[in-house]
Amino acid sequence: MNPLKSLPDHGQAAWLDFLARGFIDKGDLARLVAEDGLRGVTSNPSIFEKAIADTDEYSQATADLLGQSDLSVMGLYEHLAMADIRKAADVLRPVYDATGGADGYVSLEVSPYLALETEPTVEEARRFWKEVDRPNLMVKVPATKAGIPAIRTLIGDGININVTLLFSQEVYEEVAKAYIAGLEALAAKGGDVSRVASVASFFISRIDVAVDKLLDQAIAKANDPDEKARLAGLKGKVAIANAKLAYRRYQRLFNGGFAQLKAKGAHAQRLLWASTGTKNKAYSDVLYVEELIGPNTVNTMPPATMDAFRDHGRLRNSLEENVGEAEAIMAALAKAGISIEAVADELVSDGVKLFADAADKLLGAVARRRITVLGAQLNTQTTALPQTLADGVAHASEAWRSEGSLRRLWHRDAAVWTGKDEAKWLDWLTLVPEELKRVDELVAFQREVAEADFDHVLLIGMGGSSLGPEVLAETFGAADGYPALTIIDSTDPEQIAATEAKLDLRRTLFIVSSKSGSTLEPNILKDYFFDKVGKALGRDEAGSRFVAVTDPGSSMEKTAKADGFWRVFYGLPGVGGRYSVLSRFGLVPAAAIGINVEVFLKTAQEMVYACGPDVPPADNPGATLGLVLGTAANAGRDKVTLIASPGIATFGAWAEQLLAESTGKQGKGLIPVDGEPEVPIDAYAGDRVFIYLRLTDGSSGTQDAFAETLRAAGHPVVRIDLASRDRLAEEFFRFEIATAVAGAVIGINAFDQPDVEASKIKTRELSAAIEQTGHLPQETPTAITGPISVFSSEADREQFDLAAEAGGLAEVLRAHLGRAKAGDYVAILAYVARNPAHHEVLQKARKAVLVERRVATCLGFGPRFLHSTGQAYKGGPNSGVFVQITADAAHDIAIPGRSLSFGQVEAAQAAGDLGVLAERGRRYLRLHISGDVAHGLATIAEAIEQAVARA
Ligand SMILES: O=P(O)(O)OC[C@H]1O[C@](O)(CO)[C@@H](O)[C@@H]1O
Ligand SMILES: O=C[C@H](O)[C@H](O)COP(=O)(O)O
Repeated sequence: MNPLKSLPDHGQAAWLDFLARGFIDKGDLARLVAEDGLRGVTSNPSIFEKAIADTDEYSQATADLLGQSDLSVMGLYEHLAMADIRKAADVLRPVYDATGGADGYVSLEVSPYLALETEPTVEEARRFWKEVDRPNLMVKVPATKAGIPAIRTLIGDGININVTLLFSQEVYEEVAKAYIAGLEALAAKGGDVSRVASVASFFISRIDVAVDKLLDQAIAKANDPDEKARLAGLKGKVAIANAKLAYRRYQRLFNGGFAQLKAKGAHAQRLLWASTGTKNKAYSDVLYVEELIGPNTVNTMPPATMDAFRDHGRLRNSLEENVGEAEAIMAALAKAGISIEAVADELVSDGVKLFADAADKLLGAVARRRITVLGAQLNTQTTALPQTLADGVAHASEAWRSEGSLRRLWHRDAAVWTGKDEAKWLDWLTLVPEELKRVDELVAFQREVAEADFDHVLLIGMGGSSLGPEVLAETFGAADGYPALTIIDSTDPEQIAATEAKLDLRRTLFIVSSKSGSTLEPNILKDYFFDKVGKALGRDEAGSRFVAVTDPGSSMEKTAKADGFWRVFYGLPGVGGRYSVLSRFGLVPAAAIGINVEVFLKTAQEMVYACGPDVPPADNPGATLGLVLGTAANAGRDKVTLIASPGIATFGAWAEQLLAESTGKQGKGLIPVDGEPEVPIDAYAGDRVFIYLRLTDGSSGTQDAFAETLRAAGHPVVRIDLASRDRLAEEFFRFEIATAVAGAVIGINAFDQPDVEASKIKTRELSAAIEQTGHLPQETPTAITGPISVFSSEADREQFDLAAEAGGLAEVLRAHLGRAKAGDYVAILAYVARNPAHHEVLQKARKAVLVERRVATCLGFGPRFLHSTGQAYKGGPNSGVFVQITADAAHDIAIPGRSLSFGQVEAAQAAGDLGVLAERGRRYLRLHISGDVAHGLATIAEAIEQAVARA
């Protein structure tokens, strides 16, 4: 005789608390139905976690799903789980049919992450119901405060609900009432109440585990041996007593008042005994089955309990036995000072947490499997960290996981940062699918560009608006039949002239990019080139060569319309400039040079999913990178040193603007170090984190060896491998998430740029002064040595003056650079044309500083860097030692319609920048070149080399 099979004779249905793919596929579930009379199945996040994370049963299915469509990690899990649920539902369908819908159900639980929110729970349950599409599905909803109204609504929709995480009799009663109210609502709408089924999953063994622990504590405290014995006598009894009393409430609730609904064919909501596997080995392994057998109930048993009961279970109508004793047990418990309601409350919170933990593990496993299946389609990231940093990152990662911080980030909770206006700036999180939806417009634009007779594209923009397009142009170049792209992000007359000299103005497409539309540089550069094109082609024709990318309603939009631009493309106002590369700001120039924009976005999407809210931090590449950077910064390792394979070398300049402008404020943040010359290992101090972006098909042996030496020397190295440059789109998103996470760890608002604004204001004031007087306010140099005039703060004046007298420029620089101590950095800020010759000579100076002084070095060309690293230099940690270089404009250029020239604007920008550095108490020195710029730069570089050698 199989006792399992005879449970129905006592009014109880045996369900199985387990599910796994192989178990269904091999026919084991069907066998239980046939041989044991199994009547239902329940699942929960822990069950799927064990099935999916701990076995290989889902590898092929995951690969198949990824091959077929584009899915997030949560989407993948749901596909896998729903497929199992549908299969199991089909196995149980005959039971459902034979019992007229009384049994034969399979339960799928809503995400535990939603347990405390009503509306999202309702939405998810409705979606599961629709997508699983089986009448014998039960959606599991937890009996939390938020869950109970959801249950009422869902029953009102006619959806079968398994109410889970029930521990309290009081709450049970609320749940039963919600069920009845839901049915009434359904009946009132004319719905068929006879088709709705529901169970209330009352948890058993977890109660004993919790109460026994409290009893043990009470026993330890009690002095009286009788008291000790009385308390000991309660152990292992409370869960069953609690269930028996819940059952009595069930009888009361569904016997009398339910008559009207019953008359319409409604079923009582059965009590289902859940958590019936014995956890305390001292108790019988069938305790929570044998003691809870009674009419119109369900017991969902884990496989081991089911096997035990089949083997040696004994049947009797136990549930209605000794209800008086159950009352006495509960009363004795209360007398011992243990509140069952308090225990129940805690078990609900613990239950939600346990299932959320299981879901984290499960999703982490799915994410890892996804990574394996995608292979080279997803850039890999490996971190080699010194032990203390590794421990810090592990700690931060666990805190982010258990507090659900990444989900909060994705759900735009500003409190992840500083609780200010951050939520307004997070549309970059979801823009990739949005841009994919409207990609046709770009495809059409691309075709038109190819058909037009352009041989060049000049993109006019600053910071985020130009550095992303620059990476695309430098990494991919123009496809056959498309014009080549150059960017201009400078007011330096020499650079403007050099750029213009490369162009045939009659065959150039101009893209003017400015989110705000009000940024000074793109406006005056647009005026300049528009005027030139107008002169070359006629004013009316000029607009047809111009395209604007700007946010809706900006002044740039108005200008573009007034000037008859060919096109205006719109950005998303909820995306800051530095996060805009995957929006029209990157995509319009990408389309213009023939990049397949759809493929580009789909590539990025792979990383969007990998970094999604559903992927726990430890398996989330973007979050991990952010946690490394943020934790490192907080521990004083704030110099993020970027190394990239030659084919993708310009990525660093884009990453710099993102990291620096986002995090460098309030005296905190990351100092990105891009393009620093590689020197022997001793030059790198303990304030560094290295990120090595490596192209598998274009790696440099020297860089590989360098990265390995750094790692071996104990420096933190994050290595990111890209199978080919075509995968670069992924990196934009990885770095965006990483920056947002790092910003949160550092504790700043990652979406404002207060100190850039400050220097813009100063520049405006200075520009006004020039317009009035024809020149900048006159300053007296501290010293003049050859072609170089030295300007310093009042405080430094005397010292630098003496230094100049004693040893010329090198001595001044020795005094200035000598202030850079361990943990500081030296930044050369050159307001001159950015060209290879100038770059090379300043790199030599940089190298000397690095080698001799062992401090990180940065190089920025003004005004370009103002919209990038400039924020961190002024607002970040006060660890910068700055050498600003300015020069006379040999051939200044007038700006049409303005009384200022480009040279004057550049000078005002440099002065504004310096003014804010001074206000912020930074260590600075300005070197002004008179006469030939190249000669002046060489003089300065040489002096720097001498200065650091002397130190
Ligand atoms: O696109 P816009 O509004 O012209 O801004 C250009 C750049 O200036 C900043 O607003 C400030 O530096 C950056 O964030 C931005 O990328
Ligand atoms: O519905 C089933 C419950 O999720 C399950 O029985 C919980 O059991 P546990 O307490 O053993 O985790």
